Amino acid sequence: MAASPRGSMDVGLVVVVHGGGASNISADRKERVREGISRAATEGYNILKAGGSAVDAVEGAVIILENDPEFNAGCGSVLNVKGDIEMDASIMDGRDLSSGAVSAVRCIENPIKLARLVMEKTPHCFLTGQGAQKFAADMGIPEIPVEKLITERSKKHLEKEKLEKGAQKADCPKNSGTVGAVALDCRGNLAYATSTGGIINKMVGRVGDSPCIGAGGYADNNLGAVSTTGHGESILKVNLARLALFHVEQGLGGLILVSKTGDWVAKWTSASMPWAAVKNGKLQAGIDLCETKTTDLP
Ligand SMILES: NC(=O)C[C@H](N)C(=O)O
Repeated sequence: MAASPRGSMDVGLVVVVHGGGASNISADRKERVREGISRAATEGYNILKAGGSAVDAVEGAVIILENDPEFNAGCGSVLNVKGDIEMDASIMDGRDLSSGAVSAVRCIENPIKLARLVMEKTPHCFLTGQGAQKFAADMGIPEIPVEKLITERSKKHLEKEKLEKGAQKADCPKNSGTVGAVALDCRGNLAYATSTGGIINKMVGRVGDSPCIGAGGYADNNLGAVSTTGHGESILKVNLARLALFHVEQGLGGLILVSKTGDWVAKWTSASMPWAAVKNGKLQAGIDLCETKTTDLP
């Protein structure tokens, strides 16, 4: 395993976020990516400080990243083979293992909000495609034009990808930018949230690991909370999140994890993974190996 920044053992409020296992991130993007994940971790931590739950914190942190075009989730999602966006997301409450997920959803700003609504307002835990879309409308979530989610960068990536015909390889550096968060709140409750546009040039209808409970994430107050990132087809077959401690060495990508005692870790095997964590008022953030910046929050 390539990297392992670790938190201390004392219990307290904790938020850790990731911005997707990635190839090397260009110097000009690095600052924007670092700023985005730091802002997301800070948002999650502020929610916890104000008495919010772990579920509130992971949703809040992921919304920040879905709205940030630097990341492959919400606005900035990668394009499928048709140049369209289909997004996957999931969320889980470690108190009772309740969970909500959506897959292949289109034209909404924040798939993670929809995943939470599936968890809280339906007797189900996973809605897909048309059904998920109808549920979003029923919940009053506005449909937005897909153009609002497509960036110039994602258009260029698809063009390049089609020319190179290199999609869907396990070590593919383009499979990047998925976002995730894990949190521990003041009541000792854990939660995770993961959201993604999936992998570039994917087939229409392809669903990855991110919305699948146990693969894209897992949260159990008795164990810990995990959000994963990387090549979905590899992560799915080992149920990486549920068996994180055993299987982390086998997947190409990364994860963030917080234990029930507030011990946290960010690990990755890809060349880089933007991550940020806040605990005890200290923000730590990094992208590459052996490089962590620490800031005291006001
Ligand atoms: N970068 C990623 O994490 C992609 C995501 N796991 C997927 O395969 O859909």
